[in-house]
Amino acid sequence: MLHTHYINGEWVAGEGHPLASIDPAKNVTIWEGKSASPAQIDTALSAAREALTGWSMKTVEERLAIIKVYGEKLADNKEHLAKVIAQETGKPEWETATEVGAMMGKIGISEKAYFERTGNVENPMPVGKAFIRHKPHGVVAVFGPYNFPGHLPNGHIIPALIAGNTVVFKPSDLTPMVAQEMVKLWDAAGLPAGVLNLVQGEVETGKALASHNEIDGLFFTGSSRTGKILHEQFAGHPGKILALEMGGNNPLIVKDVNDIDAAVHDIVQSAFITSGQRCTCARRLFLPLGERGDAILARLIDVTKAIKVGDYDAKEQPFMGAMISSAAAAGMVSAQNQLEALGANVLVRLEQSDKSKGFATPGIIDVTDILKDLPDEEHFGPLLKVIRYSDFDTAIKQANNTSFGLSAGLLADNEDDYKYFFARIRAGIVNWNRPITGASSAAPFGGIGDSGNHRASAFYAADYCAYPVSSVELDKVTLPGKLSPGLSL
Ligand SMILES: NC(=O)c1ccc[n+]([C@@H]2O[C@H](COP(=O)([O-])OP(=O)(O)OC[C@H]3O[C@@H](n4cnc5c(N)ncnc54)[C@H](O)[C@@H]3O)[C@@H](O)[C@H]2O)c1
Ligand SMILES: O=CCC[C@H](NC(=O)CCC(=O)O)C(=O)O
Repeated sequence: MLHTHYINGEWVAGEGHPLASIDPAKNVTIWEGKSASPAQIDTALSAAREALTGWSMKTVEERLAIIKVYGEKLADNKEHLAKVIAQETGKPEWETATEVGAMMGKIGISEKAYFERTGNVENPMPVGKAFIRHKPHGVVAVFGPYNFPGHLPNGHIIPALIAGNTVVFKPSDLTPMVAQEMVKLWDAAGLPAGVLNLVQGEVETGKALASHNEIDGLFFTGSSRTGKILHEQFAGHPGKILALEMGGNNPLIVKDVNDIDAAVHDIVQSAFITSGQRCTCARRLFLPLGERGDAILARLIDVTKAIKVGDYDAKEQPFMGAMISSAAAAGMVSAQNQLEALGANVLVRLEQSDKSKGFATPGIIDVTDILKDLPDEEHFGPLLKVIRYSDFDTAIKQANNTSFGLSAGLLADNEDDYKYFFARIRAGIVNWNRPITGASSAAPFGGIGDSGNHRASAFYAADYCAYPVSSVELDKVTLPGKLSPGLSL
């Protein structure tokens, strides 16, 4: 029996239904296990509750000492972990190496964020002193997505543990192996039993955890659809913290640029990195009508057609690997078909040549003529929608015409254009002459509208991992020098 759950410091076999993980580039099963039973979810939460006092009562320096050992284990095992991420997601190894790098970098950044955003403050008062301190929420659940199966859950787990919470982690059911390898490193780092627990499973495991009385909070990265379900589940529980990092329908506007190749580079990095499976990827590209816009589009089409798509472990590394599954690639083909049926014009066709695998070539589709009917959906893959515009105001208005608000960008050589754009665009990440993917962990990361619930992650994750406590304190009970009117003592 495969021991794929980590509960109270022990690796145990699941007691639920069978699960499997498929390498989407090679179409082979690479991991098998069973989901957690409801009783196992209860045990994991009890273990986290039991471990809470010991963990939260440690000093932050003591907690950080153990977390830094985990960082050393990550460094010692970085090649292995990068290979496992590549195998399970299809992402090329050059890219998964950067994911593991981000996981290591998260520790120092989260330490800094903890002290800067939630540290202790002492202020003198006329009598006594005023303090601001922070406490952990308690037992928190972390739900991760498949696209960054190491980096993004790690981005919740590390700040949660620094702040003194204990955690039950439920990874995406598409990436159970990465989660298992990551938790092995925590185990090897000597994290006390129960402080971090891993339960594997699909939607029903997520639902059982999210609705459990024992959780004090939930930190989620995933789709807006799931995030909204979780938000509904949390209705009536104002005392529980819910941090939602969700999807986007992100616009990138090109205005007057001199260097066409540089613009095309930033468009490609924004739209097609990770086979379009980043929450920040550009989904809608706004290009000016006229000769300049035509020239940019022609170059973009040529460069896109030449993008190398291939195996994650190919000696000559591709820019794009497989998508997470053959079903995800097929989903992108059908999204393209639906847009075409509405009247959109395919400029570069996204294709899945082998239906048993997750490879999808990058596609570009002109949706200018169907703008009124264009669905406001996140198509989570390598399909870029092009909209031709006549004036900047209209482009900005259309860019804002979405319920999401994660990332947005402007490519333009004139700074005044950027100032104009920045003042009007609605998104949590707004870039100028840079790709809209590749956000820094040293900055807040989150969106507005359907992209989040105002609990930004990355550097600001510290904020949702602890609550502030204000105190006024005096070292002995003391009669004030001046009593309130009408009072005699
Ligand atoms: N804003 C961000 O930081 C960010 C980062 C990465 C990915 N994303 C978004 O994540 C999505 C891709 O990831 P995904 O497909 O794994 O997301 P998903 O919403 O399908 O799944 C995320 C997690 O929630 C669980 N889950 C699914 N349905 C559930 C339910 N009804 N109740 C409880 N749990 C449930 C899943 O098992 C998984 O662990 C995209 O929309 C992308 O934009 C957002
Ligand atoms: O897919 C969504 C994440 C994309 C990624 N963002 C980050 O890594 C944010 C930084 C952090 O969480 O530490 C990107 O912008 O490419």
